[in-house]
Amino acid sequence: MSACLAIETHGMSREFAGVMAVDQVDLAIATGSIYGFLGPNGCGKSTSIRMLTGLLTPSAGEIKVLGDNLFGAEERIRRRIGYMTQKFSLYDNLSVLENLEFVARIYGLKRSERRSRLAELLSLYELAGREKQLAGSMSGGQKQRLALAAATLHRPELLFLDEPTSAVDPENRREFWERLFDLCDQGTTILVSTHYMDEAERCHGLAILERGIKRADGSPQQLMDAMNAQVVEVAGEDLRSLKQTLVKLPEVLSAAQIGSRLRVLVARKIADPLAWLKLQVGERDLFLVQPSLEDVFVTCTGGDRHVA
Ligand SMILES: Nc1ncnc2c1ncn2[C@@H]1O[C@H](COP(=O)(O)OP(=O)(O)OP(=O)(O)O)[C@@H](O)[C@H]1O
Repeated sequence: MSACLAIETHGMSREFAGVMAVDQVDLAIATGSIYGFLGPNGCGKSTSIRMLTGLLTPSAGEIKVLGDNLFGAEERIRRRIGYMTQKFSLYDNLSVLENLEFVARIYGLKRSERRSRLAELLSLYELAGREKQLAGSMSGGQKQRLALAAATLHRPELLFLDEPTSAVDPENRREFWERLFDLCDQGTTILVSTHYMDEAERCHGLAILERGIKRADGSPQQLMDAMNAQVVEVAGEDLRSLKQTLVKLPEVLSAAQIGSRLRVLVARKIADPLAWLKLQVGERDLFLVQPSLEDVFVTCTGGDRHVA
């Protein structure tokens, strides 16, 4: 196992009552990177994160975190990792400062160190002036910043974030990602789960998960380059009925209307997708376009059923 890897798993699996929530997942996540788990609800993102944080025992497989075998070293490793859960897990009826004080005590920060670290975090996460505000009365974005401050209070080397932006607006999401890149620049490895394509595109590497199985793994660019389809957009009349015709063809992996165009994924084996599609679409206009991560997602999962 390599020293450059923050996380390494072989055959990581977890079964619940006969259902494989996570099925034979191999991971090799580089130290200092932002790595994403991309997939729909129920694909096994949270279960994987809970196993990687030592909170859930796998049914099978090996897990190494920060260079150590996780089993038997959970307590030691837990001091070196941070975990921001999917739901706000701080106390609504405690103030901002009380919540952070509480977490600082759990991590055993000494009084003087605690004071300076909390002041630093309050300033960094724009919570200064809100020390006495009850956490339960804050907006989604403020709660998210407080949760991130709490998860990073002990300066973890590895940070797990389970769908951290599902409750915030696009502007707060952008700001949140700026903070993640700041942490990454300081050397923190980050594993983030999401079902948003634009978030996945920001990751250095990502795994696409479907029903517990890792369908693809690589940088967004590598995944797009390796895609087994070419993307053609069609503009013209009656795209709804054209779509119904095209999806019946085995060479068409997916067709989905995006605004006034039909986005068609044509199998890689077709050498000239424009010429081939021209024969199917009559007088309509065709444009060969760059693939997106959503196209990758559709081609390597049953995702066409969701976006069509
Ligand atoms: N404690 C549990 N007992 C039984 N089944 C579970 C348990 N935890 C998760 N599962 C099942 O395992 C599968 C994966 O769930 P998981 O929460 O890991 O998915 P997810 O990708 O994180 O989705 P979400 O974003 O909805 O949490 C689902 O079918 C879920 O119902």
